[in-house]
Amino acid sequence: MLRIAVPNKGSLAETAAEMLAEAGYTGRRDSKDLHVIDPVNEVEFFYLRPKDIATYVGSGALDVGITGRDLLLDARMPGAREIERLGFAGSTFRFAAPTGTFTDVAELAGKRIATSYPGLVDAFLDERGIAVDLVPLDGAVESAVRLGVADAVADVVETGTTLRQAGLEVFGPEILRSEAVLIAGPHDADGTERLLRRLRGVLVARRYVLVDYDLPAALVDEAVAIAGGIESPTISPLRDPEWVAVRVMVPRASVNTTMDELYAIGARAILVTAIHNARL
Ligand SMILES: Nc1ncnc2c1ncn2[C@@H]1O[C@H](COP(=O)(O)OP(=O)(O)OP(=O)(O)O)[C@@H](O)[C@H]1O
Ligand SMILES: O=P(O)(O)OC[C@H]1O[C@H](OP(=O)(O)OP(=O)(O)O)[C@H](O)[C@@H]1O
Ligand SMILES: [Mg+2]
Repeated sequence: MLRIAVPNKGSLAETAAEMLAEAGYTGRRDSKDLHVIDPVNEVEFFYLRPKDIATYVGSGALDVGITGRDLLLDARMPGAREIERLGFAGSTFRFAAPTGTFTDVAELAGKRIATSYPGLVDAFLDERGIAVDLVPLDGAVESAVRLGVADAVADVVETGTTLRQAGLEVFGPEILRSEAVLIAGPHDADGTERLLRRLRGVLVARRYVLVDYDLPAALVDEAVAIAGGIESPTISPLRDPEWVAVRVMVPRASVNTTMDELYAIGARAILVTAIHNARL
C-alpha cells in the first residue's frame, strides 16, 4: 500500500481531495477521519496538518504527500522533494510593511519580522547575510505590525487584499512562488508512478479541452501553427475531399482566442468538449 499524506484542513484540503477523487481514489467521508484505506487502489490516506506533511514524508514515515511548496521549504526536511506541480493554491511569498517604510531587504537587519514560515524566511535572509529578529506566529500575520509585535511581515500573498486591508505594501524581491505540489520521501515507493500518472491525467483534464473543427485541407499547416496540440492534431478525411476534420487539445484558458483565430483562417463547425480524464 502506498501511504499518502493529504491536507486535513486549510486552503489546500478541498482541492486536494477533489483531485484524488477525480483520480479514482476513495477518500474520507467525514472531515474528522484521520486515516482511510482504499484497498481497491492499494493506497492509504493519512489526513494531516499541511504544515506537518513534509515532516512525515521527509522522514520516510509516509511515502508521498500533497502540500504547498512554501510549506515544503519551510520544513527544511532534506529527505522530502517536490515531484509534481499540482496547479492550484498558487501564491507568492513576500515581505511587507507599512507603505513607505522599507524599500530593500537589507534594511531589515536588526528588525522584527513576523511570519508563520520561519524556516523559509530564515533560509532566505541567511543566504543574504541579513540577521533579523524573527517573530513566529500561527496566522493572521498581517496584524502583527499594527499590533506592535513586528516591524514587517513575511507571508503568503495571493490577491494582496489582506495586505491592503492591514495597510501594508510588499517590498523587496519575491521570496518564492508557491503552489500545491506532490512531494516524495527519501525512498522511491511502489505505486508512486501510478499515483503520479493518475494525477497528471486529472491535471490534463482540468487544463485542456478538446476542440473539433472542419477545415479546408489546404489550410492544415496554418491551423496547426495556431493550435498544435500536446503531440500532434488528429486529421480525419471528410466526405468532401477538399475538407478535413481536425481534433486537437487546447489549453482551456486560451480556448476562445484559439477559436477566434481558427475561425479567421476558415475553420468552421468548431466544437469544444470537456475532457473528464486522460492518460498521456
Ligand atoms: N490565499 C491563498 N491563496 C493561495 N494559496 C494559499 C492562500 N493561503 C494559503 N495558501 C497556501 O496554503 C498552504 C497553507 O495551508 P494551511 O492550511 O497551512 O494554511 P491556511 O490555508 O492559511 O489555513 P489556516 O486556516 O489553518 O491558516 C500554503 O501552501 C499556502 O501557500
Ligand atoms: O493575498 P490574499 O488574497 O489576501 O491572500 C493571502 C492571505 O490568505 C491566507 O490567509 P488565511 O485566510 O489562510 O489566514 P491565516 O493568515 O490565518 O493563515 C494567507 O496567510 C494570507 O494572509
Ligand atoms: Mg493561512
